[in-house]
Amino acid sequence: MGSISGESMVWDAQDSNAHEEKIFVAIRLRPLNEREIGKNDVSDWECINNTTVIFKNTFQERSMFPSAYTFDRVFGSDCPTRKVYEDAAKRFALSVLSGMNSTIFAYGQTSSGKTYTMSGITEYAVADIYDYIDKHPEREFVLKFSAMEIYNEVVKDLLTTDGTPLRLLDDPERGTVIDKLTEVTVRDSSHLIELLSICESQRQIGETTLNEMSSRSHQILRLIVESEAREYFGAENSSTLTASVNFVDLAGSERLSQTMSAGTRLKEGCHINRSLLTLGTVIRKLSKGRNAHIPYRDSKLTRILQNSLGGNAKTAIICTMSPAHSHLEQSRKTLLFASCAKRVSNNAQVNIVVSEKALVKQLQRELARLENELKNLSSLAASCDSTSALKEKELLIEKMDKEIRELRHQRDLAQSRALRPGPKSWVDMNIHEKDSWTDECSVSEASEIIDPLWSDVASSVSHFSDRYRSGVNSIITEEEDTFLENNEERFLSDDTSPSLYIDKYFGPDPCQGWEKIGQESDKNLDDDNVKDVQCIEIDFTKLNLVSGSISPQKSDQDQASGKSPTTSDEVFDPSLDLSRSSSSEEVPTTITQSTSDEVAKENKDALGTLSSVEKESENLCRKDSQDSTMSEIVNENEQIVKTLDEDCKANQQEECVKEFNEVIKLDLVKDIEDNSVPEDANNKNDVEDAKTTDINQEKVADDDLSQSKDVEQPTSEWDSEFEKKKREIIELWNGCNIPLVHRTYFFLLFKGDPSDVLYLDVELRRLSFINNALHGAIVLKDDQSFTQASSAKALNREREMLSRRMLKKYSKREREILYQKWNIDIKSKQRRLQLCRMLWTDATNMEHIKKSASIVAKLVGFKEAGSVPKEMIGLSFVPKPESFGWRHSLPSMM
Ligand SMILES: Nc1ncnc2c1ncn2[C@@H]1O[C@H](COP(=O)(O)OP(=O)(O)OP(=O)(O)O)[C@@H](O)[C@H]1O
Repeated sequence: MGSISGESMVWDAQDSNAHEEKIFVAIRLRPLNEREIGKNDVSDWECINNTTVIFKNTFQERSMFPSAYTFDRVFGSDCPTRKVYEDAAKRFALSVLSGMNSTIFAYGQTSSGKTYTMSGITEYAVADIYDYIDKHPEREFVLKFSAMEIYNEVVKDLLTTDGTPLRLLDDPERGTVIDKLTEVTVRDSSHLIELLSICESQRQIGETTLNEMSSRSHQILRLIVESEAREYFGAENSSTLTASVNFVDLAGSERLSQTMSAGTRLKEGCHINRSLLTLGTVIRKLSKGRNAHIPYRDSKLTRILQNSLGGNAKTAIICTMSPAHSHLEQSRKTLLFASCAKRVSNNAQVNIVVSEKALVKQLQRELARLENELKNLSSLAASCDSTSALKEKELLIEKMDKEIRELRHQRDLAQSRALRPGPKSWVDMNIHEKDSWTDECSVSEASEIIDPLWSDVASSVSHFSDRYRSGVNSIITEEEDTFLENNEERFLSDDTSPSLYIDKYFGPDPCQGWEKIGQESDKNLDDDNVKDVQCIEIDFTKLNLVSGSISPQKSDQDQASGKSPTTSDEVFDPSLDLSRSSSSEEVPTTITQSTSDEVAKENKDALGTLSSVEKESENLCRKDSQDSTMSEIVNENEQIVKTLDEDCKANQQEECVKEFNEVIKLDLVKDIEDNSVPEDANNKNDVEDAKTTDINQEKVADDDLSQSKDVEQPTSEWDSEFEKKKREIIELWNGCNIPLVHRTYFFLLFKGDPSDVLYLDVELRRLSFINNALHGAIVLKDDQSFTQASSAKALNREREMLSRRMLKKYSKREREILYQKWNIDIKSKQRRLQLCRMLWTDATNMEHIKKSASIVAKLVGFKEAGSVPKEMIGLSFVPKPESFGWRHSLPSMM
């Protein structure tokens, strides 16, 4: 057992220092605020002693709920924060100094005083921690500080300004860790206070009706304290105590009707309520001693704080409440949450990090001892002629042999750790062999994380085709997780600029990036003789990352380097591309399966675990109708679910989105089922043979399309169907002012392969939708800003950008040939722009389309026809109809 002062460290494999301890729960009432006083609101709650708060109002509801609640500590509205700290938080904060992890939460409805309480507690704790350090010069202390917020389910570093979403990783020894979270080694107390003020300024704050300075995120401040006895500092037998304390200021639960949220606030409120619902469910399950199926992973908050919820951290929860009658419902919810929390036990324990060298030495000694004993026993056994004694000894030898093997294994492991740089291994009093560090989640873990997000993003077709592509057991990577989170942020964006609409329908505009550079570096559009502009190639790796698929470049590199694909690579292996699917019969089965699963999952996830809450509620009521607290807890959850339900209803769009997505999914499945692909169409050669190449005539200008196809002579029913759809799409592209790069990209994808039908249909539906929106068949909420004219403007900009690019991509001679071919006077002004303005304008002329595609492909660097991965379309083609409000019912527009 290791002692804190570090005099000696005796490792005892049998010992466990963990001890069970219930979560400490306190209630803090704040005084009525000016707004409440102004409305003549009355105070419903009173603390009658240090542990009991009573409901003192004589209204009718009194009889329906308990009138008194008891907790570890309650604080009245006149109690200063110092007292709250001393009585409810101090011992938890200071336990970090003795190597125990701890967490102090503030929980409560919006505007009830969580931030007020937590900021005071954090400051007092910092002062006390430094006071302790000053008084213990015999130990060397190192303090590290990190801070994060969870805003709209995105984890952000509060010590940096870049706002990059951080990934959560699973470490077998440390649990959930936040990748790339800044960890600052603290110099002294004033440095720490400075860091706290940075966090305060960085945190997401917004004004709601109930709180002018409402925290819109969950904030977790983490202070890590490492200490070592100076006497043994750096010595072989030294050990370090390491622990962290979390100061958690949760965002407040809110009834969106009360906060009158809309837009950004509404979105934040939904995220806040949803994550608090998960926290409530976790606490409720733990309070019942159910350790299976606890939904930690349903939210980032519970995932990060898992150690504090039934884990190994000492935990205190301070529930703040407004005593006002107008907040009665929320106050009851808070009390019910608190009642549940006080039944939850954690197993706090001291974390001792044994130095690697000390560990190796310790294990070597133990090994030598056992080997010695074994030797003695063997010689004893040889001299003993009694069979039973012999058997006994043999068993003993076998046992010791096993122990030796185990010890050797541990020694090797410790040695290898001692040799390699990186984090020290965490060794608690029991040394277990753990898996090595991994930054990949397991398949099931990853799916667990991602599944709820799928429903949020409502990316029906992309999801659906991705699932199809990667099979039923699809693996979702953390990158995708991050992608979805980012997308989710745009999900309810109020921005209505045309380019954003384009982004929403078609993913990021590939022209972005070089557009700016083009503008800056090439101001003279008329002059073909200006020096070639160094254009920046489109970053397809990036595009593909956004689309969640592997880039062709990357796969090529991997192939070239002989690198075996990682788990995520396997998922997005282009060889799984639909176009290579040999069996078209597989399509309907797989899709039907995944669609129904997803629809079910969407329904389930949309409002949390409503059905399970209902079921549990029923069971609970039947089982113990007397237990008013528990039934209230269930009631609380139902209320929260109801709140969420109402919130979602308030945002009618969500319903429409679901409907829209389901219609698309079902239609697609049906279409594919109906589309019994002709035998001959499966034979690629036939299709290929049907294509003629008149590209030679266009040798100079169209060199990049040498592998392009002439699809003007359909050879089968399938081909004519394919052609029909393609022409429809091309016309709609024109009608909807769709970016040329997008058209070209899409155009190059297709070879008339039967599997193209899925993509064609998806595209067709998207375009019909946009077309309907543009022509008033569907009335969009933001129809004033989303006009055909505004899209045309964006298209013009794109043409300008492309014209600049011609300088780089074509030689002067090639440009002249092109002007001739396109009947443009080679001496005329703005001839490059003239040419670019002609591209993709004649939807009825396939030759024109082909030439246009060829030029655009060359200008933006699409190297090879058909080489662009279809997966890209999967995600980037996701429309975001959730930003619309429809007047017409969705099915009619399909
Ligand atoms: N115990 C208290 N005594 C005096 N004023 C308080 C107390 N608690 C909170 N307040 C005041 O009430 C207001 C709201 O408090 P605070 O911002 O801490 O609430 P919150 O629970 O963190 O809200 P949100 O969840 O919206 O962020 C602040 O102006 C704060 O100063």
